[in-house]
This record gives sequence, structure tokens and C-alpha cells, in this order.
Amino acid sequence: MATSTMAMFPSDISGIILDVQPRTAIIVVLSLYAFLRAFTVLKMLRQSETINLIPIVSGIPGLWTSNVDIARQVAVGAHKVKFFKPVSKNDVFLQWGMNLAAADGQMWRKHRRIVGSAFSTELYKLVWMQSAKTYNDMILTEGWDTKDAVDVPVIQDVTMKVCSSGHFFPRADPPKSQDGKMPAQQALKIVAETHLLTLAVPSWLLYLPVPRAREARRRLLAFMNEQVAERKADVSAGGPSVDAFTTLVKANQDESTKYQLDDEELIGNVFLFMFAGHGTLRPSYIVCSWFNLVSSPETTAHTLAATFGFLAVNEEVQEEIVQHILEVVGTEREPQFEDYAKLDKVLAVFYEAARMFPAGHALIREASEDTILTVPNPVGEEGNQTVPIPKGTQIMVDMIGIQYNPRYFEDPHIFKPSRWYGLPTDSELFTAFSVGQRACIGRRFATVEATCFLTLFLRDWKVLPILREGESKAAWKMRVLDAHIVITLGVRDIPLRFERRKRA
Ligand code: HEM
Repeated sequence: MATSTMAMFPSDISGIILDVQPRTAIIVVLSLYAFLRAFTVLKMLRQSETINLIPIVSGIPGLWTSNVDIARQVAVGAHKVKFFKPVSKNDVFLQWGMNLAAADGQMWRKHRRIVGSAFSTELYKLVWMQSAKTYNDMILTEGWDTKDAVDVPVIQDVTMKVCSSGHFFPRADPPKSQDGKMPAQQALKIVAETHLLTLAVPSWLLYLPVPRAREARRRLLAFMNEQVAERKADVSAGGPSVDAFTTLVKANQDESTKYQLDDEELIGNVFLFMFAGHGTLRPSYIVCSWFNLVSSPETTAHTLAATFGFLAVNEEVQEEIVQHILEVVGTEREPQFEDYAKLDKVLAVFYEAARMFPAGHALIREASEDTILTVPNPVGEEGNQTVPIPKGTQIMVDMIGIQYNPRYFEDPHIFKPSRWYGLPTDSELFTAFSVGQRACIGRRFATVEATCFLTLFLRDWKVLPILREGESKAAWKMRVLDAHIVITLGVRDIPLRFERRKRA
């Protein structure tokens, strides 16, 4: 839109419309159409689990579903089934190199095998220790150790600090500049914001010679390479894999195996884990989630925030969880990683919050050839139907729909952690991390982190809502515990009060 035209027709809408570029107009109309289509389909999904979208004149055929059996048939990966993750949903991240979240087929198997080896018991022990340390440090640095009550206007500010990729790549966390160049942290922010732009504009825009953006990309790449070089030196010196990053670097160095990451793939995965979900960067989270990567530690932070919110208005549940913590850990000792599997009720509250606000809210897949899907009949009717799926059909698995589907959950709108009590920690009955081989690789990472933090926190503090004058808890719940959707799914800012628990 030319500024001169706007100056000539400051309040004349037709003048502005006349000057809209044809491409922009098409994008606006298509976006409106896409929005209305999505809205209508989502409305229909509330009545019917699976909807087949058949284009009349042109367009891509689609199938939207909130059925777990269909999710299982499509989500697992192109090496097993005739559905793949469309590259168009990942191309922003592919700029840094192929990575686990974007790959499919045999390529995905390689990345999953290599990255998967970093998600070991050693890593989870480290995550547990770091979470405990974060809690203890926070109490001291915030001066909570001398207070009996603390008001936190936005609990997300706390949970964002707790859940960060620092556990995954410990040494890379404070990317400060020592040489007067743009700090890597700032470079990351600019890169993330530029990525965000590509939601609205074509991706070639990223390559335009905008000096700051170019400098940021260069700086970020240099920073990642520095980190890689540091670890390569460690690996050459025969040092142990002290963190997951070093495990990835080892996979790049090891020439004796067919499961080797090349330099680009190494950087692609480093970007995915170190940066895509960095706790301080909301834009990158939005991009990450929009492109269905769902790799963000921020997903854990959002779920943890929702967990606190639900506990604040469900006092009985909170007391039951505290009793459970006292039975398992007592009051005198620090909880240990070995307690994780025993703290099933703590995990259950986190699961229930993740069910009600599933951070990974959609899985998108595409049929690579003509195929069929087995679609279960509606509840109350036995059997299945076979639905032909033409090549190119896009399948949208509505994860929110699954988590509220009465086929799977009694009273789906009620916060009821007891549905998960006693569930083994990796049970597939819990579906918010997706299902099958391609389910979230960070599931245990997230649940270990959350269980440790909640255990320490709830043992010391009672969680209460900060109510407005005259507001009831029910009204607070309606106002605050509401999905906050911009592009991704989150919870509104949650104001909470913490009161120190009196110990007998
Ligand atoms: C409450 C927290 C989380 C939720 C609800 C969640 C959910 C999901 C879901 C639904 C998927 C499947 C996406 C798809 O197939 O299209 C996924 C994949 C993934 N998640 Fe998570 N996630 C969480 C935390 C994490 C964390 C903490 C990490 C990293 C440490 C992580 C890393 C990944 C990666 C790399 C994938 C892609 C895996 C693959 O394609 O093989 N996630 N996540």
C-alpha cells in the first residue's frame, strides 16, 4: 500500500482498497476464507468426530478428526504409513538444516535414533537436579525465604524461568557477547521475529538484504557454530557426553556408523532444541507451534502455569496432592529422581492441565498416495467405516477435540486429575503428547521437570487465586482459566498468591 495514496485519501476506504496489491488482496481473501472454513469445521467437529472436506471447484481435500484411532493411523511417520508431515509446514525451520521435527520417512528414523539417544536416564536425572536447583535458587534470589506470603501477578513469569532448554544444552544458556558484536540472545530474538513475519509474507522475504536481520542470522549461526566447536574439542579430547548437545556433536563426529548427522543436520537440531523453544522468546514459540513442531520447553511452562491455576481453585485436589507428596517424600529430605515414578498424583495434576490445555493442539499430515482410513462409527454404534483418501488429502488431527471427546473422557470439561492416578509414567492412554512412534520426544523431559518443581513448590506453599474485589473463585476461574489463542494455544496470564505452609 503506497503512503502517497493514503495521504491523498486519508479517510477514503475505497482509495485504500484501490491501491491494495492484487497479491495482498488475494492473501486477505484467502485468509478470511481459511478462517471461516476452519471455524465452521471446528464447530462441526463438536458434533461429529471426523469430517471429510471435499473441494467442489478447487482446493485441497481434507479430513479433520478428533479420533485417536485415526491419529494413530496417520501420525506415526512416512516410513510406516502413507501419510507424511508436509514440508510446507516446516520450511521456516528447515532453513537451518534438516531436524527431527521436520524430517519424515527414513530421514526421520535417523534423526529420531540419534536425538533419542540423548533423551536418556542421565538427562532426566540432570533435568530433575536442575529443576530442584532452579526452585531453591528462585526462593533465595526472590527473597521468598523470608516471606509468609507472596503475590505473583503472572505465574507464567515464574514457569518460563523454570522450564528452559538450559537443561538440554546447559552450557549454551547465557549467550552474551564478549566482543561488542550483537549478543546471540538479541540475534535470536530478531531471527525469531523475522520468522514470525513469514506467517504473513512469502518466505523469500527472509533473504532480503535487511541489514539487522541479516546480521542477526549471521550472528546466530556463528554462535551455534562456536558452541558446536567447543563441544567438538571436548569430544576429540575424549570427554564424556555431559549433556544432550554433546551427544548430538558425537553423532556428527562418529564416522563409523550410518547414523551420522552432517554439519547442517547438526545445526538444524541445535536450533530446534536450543532456540526454537527458548523460554524468553514468545515469537519463536508461536512460530514453533504454528509449524506444528511443538518442541518448545515453553509448552511445559504453559502447562505448568495452567496446573497452578487449576490447583488454586480446586483446594481439595491441592490438599490431596500435598498429602501424597508428604507420604512419598516427607518434610525433611529433598525429593530425588528415584521418587518420580512414585509421585503419580503430582504427575496426574500436570497431565490433567495438559489435557485441558493441550499445547500441541494440532497434528497435520498429508496422504502420499491414494489410500484408505478406518474410521470408527459414532459412539454407541459398533464397527468402523473405510474411507477412501485421495493422494494429497490433508489430515488435521484436532488435539483439543481429542482431549474433550466424551468417547474418551467422562465429564471432559471438569478438572479431575484422579483419572490419571496410578497410570504408568509413559502410558499411551495419555494422548496430549501424541501417540505412536512419532509422539513427543520431550514427554519425559517435560513431566520430570514439572513433577520435581510441583513437588517442591506445593510442599512449601499453598496456592490461591488473587481475586478482584467482590470476585468469587468461580468468576476468577471463568475469567482467568480460559484458552488464550492468538496463533497458538495458551492460558491467560494467571495471578496467584502463595502462602507458606505451616509445618507441624
Ligand atoms: C507439555 C509439554 C509438551 C507437549 C504437550 C508436547 C506435545 C507434542 C506433540 C503433540 C508432538 C507431536 C507433533 C507432531 O507429530 O506433529 C510433539 C513433538 C515433539 N516434541 Fe513435544 N511437547 C511438549 C514438550 C516438549 C519438550 C519439553 C521438548 C524438548 C525437550 C519437546 C520436543 C518435541 C520434538 C522434538 C517433537 C518432534 C518429535 C518427532 O517428530 O519425532 N516437546 N510434542
